[in-house]
Amino acid sequence: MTDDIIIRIRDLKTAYGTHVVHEHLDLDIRRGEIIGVIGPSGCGKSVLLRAITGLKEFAEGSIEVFGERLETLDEAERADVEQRWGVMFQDGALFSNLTVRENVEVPMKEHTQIAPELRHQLADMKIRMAGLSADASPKFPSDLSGGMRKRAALARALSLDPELLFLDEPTAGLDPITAEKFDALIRSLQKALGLTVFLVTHDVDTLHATCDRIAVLGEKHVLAVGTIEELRAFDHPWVQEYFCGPRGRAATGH
Ligand SMILES: Nc1ncnc2c1ncn2[C@@H]1O[C@H](COP(=O)(O)OP(=O)(O)OP(=O)(O)O)[C@@H](O)[C@H]1O
Repeated sequence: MTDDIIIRIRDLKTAYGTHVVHEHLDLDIRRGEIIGVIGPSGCGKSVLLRAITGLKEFAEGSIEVFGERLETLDEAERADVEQRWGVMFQDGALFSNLTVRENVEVPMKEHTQIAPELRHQLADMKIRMAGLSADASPKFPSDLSGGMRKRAALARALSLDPELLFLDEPTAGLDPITAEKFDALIRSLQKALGLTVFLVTHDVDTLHATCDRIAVLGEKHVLAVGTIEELRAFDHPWVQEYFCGPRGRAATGH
C-alpha cells in the first residue's frame, strides 16, 4: 500500500560539480521500520540523508517524504513537513554556546509558540527520554562525555515529537557497552513512539540489534535491501565481506 511508504526515492542523481555521488538510486522506506543504511566510506550515505531532508539539492529524480516533494512546497508548507522529522547528525551538531536544554528548545522556538516555562519542561522530558538525567539540562555540550552528547543530540532530534527520525552514525566513537545501550534506547523509543528510523551506520552490531531492514549503498545506487539473513545470501563482494567476514559473523552469531 502506498500509504505505508513514508519515503519514496526514484531515479535519484546527486553530484558535487562533476563528481556524481548517486545515480539511478531507488529506495522505499516503510512506515514504522528501522532501516539501516550501510556501504563503504564515501559511498554517499550522509549525502542521501541530506538529500532526503532537503539540505542537499539533487540533480535528477524525485524524493517524496510523507507523500510530499519538498522542492515543490512553499516555505510554510516545507516548514510543516520539516517539523515531522528529527535529525541527529554524525557529530551531534549541538550548539556549543547553548546548554543541553537550550539546544533541545531550538526546534521548539523555531517551529512553535510554546510558552517558555512549558518549553523548559518539555525539553527536560526529551532529555530524560534520551536517557540523560535532569542534571544534564543546564550543562554545556563541552561538559558532557561523547555518549552523553549523543543522547543530548537525540533529545534535540526528538524535540518536536517526530514521526521520522534520521540518525547519522549514532554509535560512532562510543565504547561497545555505551553503544549497546544506545541501540537499545533507539529500539525502545521506536517501539514506544511508533517512529520510522533512517539509520546510517558502519556498526554491524547496531544493525543486528536495531534494524528491521538494511539498504546497502554502493556503485552510486542501492545495491540491495533486505533483512540481515537476506543480505547474507546476496552475492556481492562488499556485502559478503561485510556480513560474512569475521566482524559480521561475530555480530550475527554465524
Ligand atoms: N560538501 C561537499 N562537497 C563536495 N563533496 C562532498 C561534500 N559532501 C560530501 N561530498 C562527497 O560525496 C561523497 C559521499 O559522501 P558521504 O559523506 O555521503 O559518504 P558516506 O557514505 O556517508 O561516508 P562515511 O561512511 O565515511 O561517513 C564523498 O565522495 C564526499 O567526498
